[in-house]
Amino acid sequence: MSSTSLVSPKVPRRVAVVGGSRIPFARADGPYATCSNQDMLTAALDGLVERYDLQGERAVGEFVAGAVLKHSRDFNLARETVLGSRLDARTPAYDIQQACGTGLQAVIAVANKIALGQIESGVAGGADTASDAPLGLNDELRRVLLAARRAKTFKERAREIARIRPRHLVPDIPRNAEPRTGLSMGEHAARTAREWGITRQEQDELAAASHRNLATAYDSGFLHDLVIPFNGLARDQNLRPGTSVAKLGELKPVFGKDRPADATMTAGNSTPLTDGAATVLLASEEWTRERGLKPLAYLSAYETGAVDFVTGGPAEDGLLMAPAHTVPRMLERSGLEMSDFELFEIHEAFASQVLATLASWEKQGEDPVDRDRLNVAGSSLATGHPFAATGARIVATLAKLLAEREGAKPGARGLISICAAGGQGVTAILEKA
Ligand SMILES: CC(=O)SCCNC(=O)CCNC(=O)[C@H](O)C(C)(C)COP(=O)(O)OP(=O)(O)OC[C@H]1O[C@@H](n2cnc3c(N)ncnc32)[C@H](O)[C@@H]1OP(=O)(O)O
Repeated sequence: MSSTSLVSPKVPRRVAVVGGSRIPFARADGPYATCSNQDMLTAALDGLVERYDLQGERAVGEFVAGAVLKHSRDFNLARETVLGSRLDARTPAYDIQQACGTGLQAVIAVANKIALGQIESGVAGGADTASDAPLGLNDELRRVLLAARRAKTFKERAREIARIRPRHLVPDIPRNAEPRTGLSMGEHAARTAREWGITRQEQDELAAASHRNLATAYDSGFLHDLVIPFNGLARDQNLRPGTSVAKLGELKPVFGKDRPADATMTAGNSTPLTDGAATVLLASEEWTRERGLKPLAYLSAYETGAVDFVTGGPAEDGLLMAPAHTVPRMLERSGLEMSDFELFEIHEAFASQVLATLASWEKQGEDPVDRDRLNVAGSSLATGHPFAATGARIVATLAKLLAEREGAKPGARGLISICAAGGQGVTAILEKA
């Protein structure tokens, strides 16, 4: 029987990022088309168990994870994943969901408990599959079936069932769209791109850099202990080492086509629909010392925020622009400026959203972000973006980048900025151990 201590330290403890494990990300309807969220998350988690020897009684205090697109069988995906993994079956686990911020929010949930002395170590993660999407029953059919279930007599039940019509067989397919506006993420981003005057050239340059940096990260061996082969893939399937601004420039716009003259967003400068999973191990310093492990970085601040993209707010604060305000607030609270950071990790939902966020920070008086320090091992445009997995991928990548960065002293900082559906942002700061 496991228990959680209620005795908290007077001062929050430092939370170490020990390492990460993820599977290569696959394009939707590709090699992971028949894999469930649980299959992928279990593989990523087992990679961590193997690498950090996490078998045995309560080696890990808690596992927190989530998925944006979940089947009803995954009502507690994290716990089911623990039970199917090599982690001790007595490890408690629960799900959280904050759209594309899920993975980082899972990290924050684990970190808070470690900081307060409630657990010594924990794993955070996330998985998403765009291929194995949970198809729902048509709403009208669901109402008929529920009424039939409530019926007291056979006659009543037969009457309800007789109301079923062929149109009821059309399934409810999850859409990559905002419930409040009905617009896709891409259409929202296209509006923001126009507000900020983001050009096609800038977007394609950012996308090309993401592929170039990810290719280098694989070729140099940087990712060898972060990415474990799965289902025939050893590298992210979306990676195109040979892509270039010229090739990207040939692609046709896919979003914002209502105004063809300034439609700038293509399949190349947008993230693809992706399947994948990622996990990251967090712990107290005492725990890492006892196990002979070396922290890569410490998690020193985190913040969440949201914009009102539905009823108010300036037009330039579009759906994916919450980090434009969340990051400055986190910096102010931490007494830091952009120039205090060695590296920057901005989730690339769309190249245009990254560029609009950078422009907004500058407009608010922040120093420009040095592009040579941005997403230096590639980001979502190249890796792909299985929604809930992205936060854990970024935390593990940035921690390792800081740990191995030549010339960076202990305490060198990395900034994480993730935009999420629903007009939300989740951000964090890591410091080299
Ligand atoms: C908070 C958030 O994160 S919000 C973000 C959430 N995520 C999303 O909204 C996902 C958005 N993405 C999508 O909806 C889809 O991936 C789309 C609409 C952008 C593209 O879908 P598709 O048209 O199926 O893309 P597809 O992979 O077929 O690419 C189209 C073409 O571009 C080409 N292409 C794509 N990327 C590149 C590249 N980097 N370099 C060169 N060519 C490329 C493909 O080869 C393909 O060419 P072809 O038609 O000759 O085969």
